[in-house]
Amino acid sequence: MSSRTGPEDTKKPFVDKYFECAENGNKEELSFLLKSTVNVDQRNEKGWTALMFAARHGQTGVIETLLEKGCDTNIVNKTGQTAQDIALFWDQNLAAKLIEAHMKEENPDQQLRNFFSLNHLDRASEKRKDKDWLQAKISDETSQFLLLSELKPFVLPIKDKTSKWRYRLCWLDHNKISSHLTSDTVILFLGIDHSSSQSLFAIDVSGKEESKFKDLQPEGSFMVPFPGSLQMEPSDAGIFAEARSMMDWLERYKFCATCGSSTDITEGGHKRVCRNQECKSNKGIHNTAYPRTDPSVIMLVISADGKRCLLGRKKQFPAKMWSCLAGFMEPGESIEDTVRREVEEESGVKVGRVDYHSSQPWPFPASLMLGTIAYAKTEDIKVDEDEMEDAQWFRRPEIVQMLTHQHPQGLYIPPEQAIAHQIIKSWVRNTASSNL
Ligand SMILES: NC(=O)C1=CN([C@@H]2O[C@H](COP(=O)(O)OP(=O)(O)OC[C@H]3O[C@@H](n4cnc5c(N)ncnc54)[C@H](O)[C@@H]3O)[C@@H](O)[C@H]2O)C=CC1
Ligand SMILES: [Mg+2]
Ligand SMILES: [Mg+2]
Ligand SMILES: [Mg+2]
Ligand SMILES: [Zn+2]
Repeated sequence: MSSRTGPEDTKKPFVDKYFECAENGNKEELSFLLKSTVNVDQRNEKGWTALMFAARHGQTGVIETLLEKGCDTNIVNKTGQTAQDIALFWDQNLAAKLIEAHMKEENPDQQLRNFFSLNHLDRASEKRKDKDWLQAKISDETSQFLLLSELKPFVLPIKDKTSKWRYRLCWLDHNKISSHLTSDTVILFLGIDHSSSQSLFAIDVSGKEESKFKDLQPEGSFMVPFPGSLQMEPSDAGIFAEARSMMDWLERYKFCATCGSSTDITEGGHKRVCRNQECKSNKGIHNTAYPRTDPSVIMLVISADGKRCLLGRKKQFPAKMWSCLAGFMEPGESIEDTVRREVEEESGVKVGRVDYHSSQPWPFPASLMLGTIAYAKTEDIKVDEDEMEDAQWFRRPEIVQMLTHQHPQGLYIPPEQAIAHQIIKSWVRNTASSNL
């Protein structure tokens, strides 16, 4: 009955057509479908995207169009292959080269760039000590300001229905915000955007009526950062991470950790100085005057036979979500030893070799996640019931189901914005041809 037809059903013929166009090289119709109905990274039941179909059939024109539309070249299908893997497998060398060139252009260092780690600003730390320069930039008409109220960033909605992101940061110029600046407003210098030659700042407007700021930008709103920031345009996520972690520190460390006196903000918000001239923190360099970061490890533990990986559920996780084990580093501890200690504490499994994967700032409030792959020496699991609800070994095919939201019991792993997802995806990719 037509009344039972949901939006997904009505979309299906368009999606089928979209994949057909990718396969046959029908660029015009594909572009039309992208404008009107389908999402560029739409997948079929096998996890294939249009880019994969185009790669399989060497449709270079379509590949160019999809790349221009911002398709994600990192997506893996249910057998763990990317579009580039598919192109190489089917000897579509021109297609593979095109995709590779695009990936290099997007990321010249060929390094995995996790969500919250994409920050293109030049932090220009040498300018922070130059009070005159900072003052001139604060009143410069080209400078741009991000408002934060109780650590919530002022954002604009993304209206493009085909975008998978929902928010972007709302930047306001000096004229708009000058009436909100008082002598005690916390102003943080974020850095310089060399593409526009603008200096970027964040200002704290906590305690002011949030609705007042609608006058500055009627479509703007203060976004609750978690999970909202995971839906933020990725190129804004790193700037948000810097702004939120820094504002959080500025707000929490008003008093000197050494003597308890009040502190003053200096260096564009990147240092707090104790007002007590006699304080030890004013003699020599003291880390209490500088912003804090809490390093944490996060690890995918692989079984000794290489066929399974260890995932856990913290008590606070949403039902059915499983993730990598993680834990805070302790002072004087190496990354490798933190991984070994946390895995043993949380699961009872003993770990040998530890390889670094990638890192991710996690601005809640100021963690730095150090992602690793760890190799188990033992198998028996004994869960730390204080922290964890459960920990289990999973075979690769089940992990692929969890990665692609096809698990029969609905189990899943964190979304692509989380480093846990990227580490798990790397393992799936790197074992794609090993028949596990
Ligand atoms: N467990 C996971 O799957 C994931 C964890 N994370 C993040 O990893 C970080 C560490 O993971 P957890 O498993 O929570 O650590 P954890 O395994 O070390 O246990 C958390 C406990 O460590 C203690 N702790 C020690 N240093 C701390 C500090 N600087 N800040 C807060 N608590 C501290 C507290 O008692 C806290 O309850 C957190 O920021 C978390 O948000 C991020 C993604 C996934
Ligand atoms: Mg933990
Ligand atoms: Mg722990
Ligand atoms: Mg711990
Ligand atoms: Zn002090």
